[in-house]
Amino acid sequence: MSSTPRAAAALVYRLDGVDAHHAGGTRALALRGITLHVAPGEQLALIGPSGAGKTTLLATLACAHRPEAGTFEAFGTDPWALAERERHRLRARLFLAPQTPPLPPRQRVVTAVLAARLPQWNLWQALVSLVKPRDPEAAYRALARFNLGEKLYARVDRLSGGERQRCGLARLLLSNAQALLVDEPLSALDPALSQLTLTTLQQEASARNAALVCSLHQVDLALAHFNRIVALKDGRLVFDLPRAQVTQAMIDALYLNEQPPANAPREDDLPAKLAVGACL
Ligand SMILES: Nc1ncnc2c1ncn2[C@@H]1O[C@H](COP(=O)(O)OP(=O)(O)OP(=O)(O)O)[C@@H](O)[C@H]1O
Repeated sequence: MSSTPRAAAALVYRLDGVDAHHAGGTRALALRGITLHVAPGEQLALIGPSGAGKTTLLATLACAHRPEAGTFEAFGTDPWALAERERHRLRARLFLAPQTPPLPPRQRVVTAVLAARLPQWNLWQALVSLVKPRDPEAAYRALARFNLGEKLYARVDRLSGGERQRCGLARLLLSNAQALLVDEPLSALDPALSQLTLTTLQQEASARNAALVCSLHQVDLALAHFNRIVALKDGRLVFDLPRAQVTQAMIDALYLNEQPPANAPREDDLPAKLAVGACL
């Protein structure tokens, strides 16, 4: 049940039978036989239980590590056949927004967001921007789209988890990337911000005709926002279908065995000391 084959030259990604390890480098494969074709402007949600391989797939798409087997092409090229310098150039066309963005804690938000422009600047411009941000208005506009404009000059280590996450996504808006790879962008957000965040990401991807691949634990939001749903489990692609063809039975099967067992203690059965998180 793989995606419909599309003309190779037009694809942002072509994966055929890709095996890959997790970036952490264990010997076990985290992805097995993944076939996935993504065209410019396509928006797809990656769903699947914890440990399914969603993060590994996003890292593979970001060319963060080399697949073990299969065919992998980004923008019609095998990145791993390129010289390091060319691969670096190719990576500037991709943007990976990890679940926890690696933002320097003592930096101001404006500087952290503008860092997305580094690939577009020469060394001198980059150094000057560290002292005097080059285009704070652009950083403000990007933050404002995630309802975070007032944090422009806050320090990164004073942001809440959800604010840090949106700060990382504001960087994405300042990149020139044609492939937007977003890992669980809603994990620290309330429902209203979750809607705003998904809508903003999708509007941005549409505006630049970029591919958007977004992993989500919120299946209801994935189905509400995305036309194409790609499901992973145990490192394998379970289905890759238009939303209209995804049934509740498929979702239930995907998350089968992910529910607590029927005989698991109920919360009100637990001793009080466990309920307050005390160590035994
Ligand atoms: N740091 C790590 N080093 C080695 N293996 C890891 C590491 N983190 C996760 N793995 C393993 O790699 C496999 C895929 O994990 P991955 O993080 O890609 O899944 P995921 O679907 O993104 O999970 P989650 O929804 O919990 O974030 C799992 O078997 C997991 O145990």
